[in-house]
Amino acid sequence: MISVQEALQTILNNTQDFGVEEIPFLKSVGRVLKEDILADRDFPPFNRVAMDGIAINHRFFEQGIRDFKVEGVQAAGAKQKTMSIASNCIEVMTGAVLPENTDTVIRYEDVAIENGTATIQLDTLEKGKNIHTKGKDRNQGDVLVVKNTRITAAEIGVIATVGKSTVKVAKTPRIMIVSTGDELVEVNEIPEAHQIRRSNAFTLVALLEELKIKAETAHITDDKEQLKEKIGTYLEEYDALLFSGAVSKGKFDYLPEVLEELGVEKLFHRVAQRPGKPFWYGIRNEKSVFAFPGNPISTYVNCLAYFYPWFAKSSGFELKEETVILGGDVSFKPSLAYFLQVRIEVKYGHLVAIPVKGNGSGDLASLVRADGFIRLPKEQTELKKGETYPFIRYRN
Ligand SMILES: Nc1nc2c(c(=O)[nH]1)N[C@H]1C(S)=C(S)[C@@H](COP(=O)(O)OP(=O)(O)OC[C@H]3O[C@@H](n4cnc5c(N)ncnc54)[C@H](O)[C@@H]3O)O[C@H]1N2
Ligand code: MOO
Ligand SMILES: [Mg+2]
Repeated sequence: MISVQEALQTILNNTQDFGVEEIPFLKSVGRVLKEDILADRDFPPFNRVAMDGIAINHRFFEQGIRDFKVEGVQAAGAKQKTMSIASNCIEVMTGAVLPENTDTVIRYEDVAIENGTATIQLDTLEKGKNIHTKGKDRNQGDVLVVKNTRITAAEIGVIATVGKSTVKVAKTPRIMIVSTGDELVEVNEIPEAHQIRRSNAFTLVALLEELKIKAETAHITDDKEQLKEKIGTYLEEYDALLFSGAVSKGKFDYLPEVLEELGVEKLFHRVAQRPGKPFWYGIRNEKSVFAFPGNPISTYVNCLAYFYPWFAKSSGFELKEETVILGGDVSFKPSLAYFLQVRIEVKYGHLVAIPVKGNGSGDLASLVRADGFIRLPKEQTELKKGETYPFIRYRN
């Protein structure tokens, strides 16, 4: 049986490039930037007044002068003024251009203004104080955001300020999510005693939504002909397919044979892990087919542990791997890697993973009590409180 690392490597060797599209910048949150964002001008673009107050010529202060006649007002949004008499001052507002002929700003708090004269109430004053000088942050042409960054609110501000109303981003793949099984009914249906609702399909839709992928979903019953016919069409119409169920050893677990009959090359079936051992993965015409085991937590963790990295590499961004401190001893005997559900607590500034007790991979409701999974290595059976392990987060 293939290891978690080998399975992941196989999947990462089969990433796809979905191309680039140009979209309105405000629609780009969560998407992967496919161009460098350059400064269209210096940051700030002019000597920017950083405090409300007065602007003077520092040399007069140096000469011991404290009273300055107010010559005018420089507001933010007004063209740069020139102070005509060098020993005067101009009232200046935060965000305004520093008036020509001035070099230092004094806050209103340090000035008394009476009868048109400002008296500076400071003993010392640094030249250039309270001025955010032109180009101090970045210069025109500097790269502000590098290609392949996943866009957050921080990037949106930068994109907006350089005047890019549209941006190039990685296209998202067309994905079909298929649930399988005769026991499954729709969300708006009342299941009979032997039935359940097809929740995994929607968990997957939501997990992909987090990646800004708008996936479609369908359901196929445990009927080999139906499976073959519908999946045959999906293989033509979509970039990748995600399945939940029908990959284990049951009489109606037709998926592996159906996929192979349709010409999907099996790259592995079964991974040395729990949950999610019967995971099947294959490709046809470079298109990936992820067939996740049907137990809800198996589907869930496999999507996070394999589909997410596949999508990240396909789109060109890196998923950051976190590590957390195990908050309690764990014993796990089988020779399998173990994705342990944990809740995160912050203790003394460290992320501590508290194991969440559940009833195995069928215990769908236990997912809401956890924040993610820690990946425990196959070789170890006794895991000790205080050790650190990689963490796959699904809740912030
Ligand atoms: N003899 C063996 N039996 C099983 C093994 C094994 O190694 N030998 N592996 C077990 C493990 S581990 C898992 S995981 C499951 C995987 O089963 P399948 O992928 O074949 O999935 P199904 O049989 O279709 O369903 C399993 C379980 O999951 C529920 N399910 C399926 N789809 C959905 C959905 N969309 N929403 C909610 N729940 C779903 C289904 O009702 C079943 O309860 O096999 C074990 N058996
Ligand atoms: O390993 Mo299965 O994926 O536990 O239910
Ligand atoms: Mg089965």
